[in-house]
Amino acid sequence: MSNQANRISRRAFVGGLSASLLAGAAPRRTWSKTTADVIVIGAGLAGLHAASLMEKAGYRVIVLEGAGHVGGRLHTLDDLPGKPDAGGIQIGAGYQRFHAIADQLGVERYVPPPSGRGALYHIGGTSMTAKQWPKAMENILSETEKAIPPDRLLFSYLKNLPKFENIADWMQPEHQTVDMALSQYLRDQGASAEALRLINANLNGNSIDQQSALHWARSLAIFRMGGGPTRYVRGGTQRMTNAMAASLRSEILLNSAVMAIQDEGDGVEIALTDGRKYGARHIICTAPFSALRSIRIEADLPPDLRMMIARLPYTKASFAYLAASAPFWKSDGLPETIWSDDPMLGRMFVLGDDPAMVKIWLNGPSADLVDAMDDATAGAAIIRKIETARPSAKGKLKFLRMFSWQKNPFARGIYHHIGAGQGSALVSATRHRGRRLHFAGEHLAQHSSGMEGALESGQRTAAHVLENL
Ligand SMILES: Cc1cc2nc3c(=O)[nH]c(=O)nc-3n(C[C@H](O)[C@H](O)[C@H](O)COP(=O)(O)OP(=O)(O)OC[C@H]3O[C@@H](n4cnc5c(N)ncnc54)[C@H](O)[C@@H]3O)c2cc1C
Ligand SMILES: NC(=O)Cc1c[nH]c2ccccc12
Repeated sequence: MSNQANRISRRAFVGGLSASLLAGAAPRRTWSKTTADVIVIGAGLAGLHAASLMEKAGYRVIVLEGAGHVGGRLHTLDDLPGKPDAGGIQIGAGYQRFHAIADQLGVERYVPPPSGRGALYHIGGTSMTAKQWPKAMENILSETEKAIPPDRLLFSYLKNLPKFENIADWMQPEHQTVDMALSQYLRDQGASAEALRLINANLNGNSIDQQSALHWARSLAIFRMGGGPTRYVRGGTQRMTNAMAASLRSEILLNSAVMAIQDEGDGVEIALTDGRKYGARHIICTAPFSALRSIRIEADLPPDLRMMIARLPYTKASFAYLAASAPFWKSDGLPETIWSDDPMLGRMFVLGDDPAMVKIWLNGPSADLVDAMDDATAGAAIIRKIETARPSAKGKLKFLRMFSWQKNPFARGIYHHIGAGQGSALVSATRHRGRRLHFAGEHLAQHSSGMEGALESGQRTAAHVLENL
């Protein structure tokens, strides 16, 4: 079959010069089976970075990407007003790799204007400010908790978690003592049933019963060591992966979904869903484990790694994008953001005043709820909820679209978290060094998380492959 339509390469960016000429290699065939030194599965941050490091070392690399575009979980919605990001956006001040690559490729970043502090709370069907919350009828927290705003409850109960000196300390055996269900940890710290309910309502995870307290010890260490303002990429975060892809000499084959990986000892064969087959001496697979679950892997993998591929949890998140005919959040004197225990409201973030846009962010079971509805019905229901929570929104909102990460077969969630009792298995998965088949991606980072974690892991795996080529 012809790869022409699906192929992007440096050719597209240098106007007419073929990739093979630039690479000094023989003209490319239309393969049914080919060999490369390394095949990278996934054209997200981890895969593009690994590919770049290996081609710079002189190896022949092919990148196979299941989607019709590069970027993976960096995904800018170019069709919506203001081009909001549906994926990663906040670039930490300490993201050394991200900033270095962006500098090199001329990808501009900026510090976004500060968003207003606090939130309008909409609890049990009633809206209130942080000031009103302690005495509100709907506040049935325990006496010691009553003064704590709903979105601060979790943090108020994490103060006794171990404070890591280094971010990678989450991997130390002694810290696995907090590798227990977050709900259990919070109960042990004295959280009331109502506090647990509110914490669960907008958890950055799927459920306090399934997420590990160790995950939060790790996250807090990352927050503490943030050191400076976060930045955004000008024009949307996907400009970063577009620039990384454009700078590669290697071919990136889009619409190339991997279905099976077979380790043959002296090389690895890959079968795509459309019947194409590829072979290479080494494979670096950067598909998130949530998506890797649907790929058949015939290889000798250690049990901990197998277990993580099967069970590492990914946070579910669904978004609704809404346009506003006027920035109503400026007219009522209330905090911009809404934080609600209503599963159809979750959190409302203002994306910008001009164009005036808001985003509803629903996690876990709330994401499941809207995913099961048709988009227009969900959109209309969400607008009614916002109008109830905030009368100044009445008649001003227009539903644009939903976006569900777990419906995307190449993502199946937004990012991993440590599941209760999974700490040591994840540690061993991050340390795994394959002979021919290698893994990378944000889920296998040790020192960083998110985008920087993806680059860290891509770099570490590329270095390992280079040692073995
Ligand atoms: C909503 C959201 C908000 C986020 N916010 C932030 C943030 O503010 N800051 C931050 O640092 N991080 C954030 N992140 C996380 C960050 O975006 C990711 O950690 C990072 O982009 C992951 O990169 P990756 O290369 O590991 O994986 P991916 O980007 O997922 O790349 C993997 C690639 O593999 C491809 N693939 C999957 N299966 C197959 C298959 N079978 N065949 C072929 N290809 C396949 C996918 O299509 C994808 O392109 C956020 C993520 C999301 C979704
Ligand atoms: N909580 C988020 O989705 C944003 C975010 C900021 N930094 C991150 C690092 C990793 C994953 C997500 C994030």
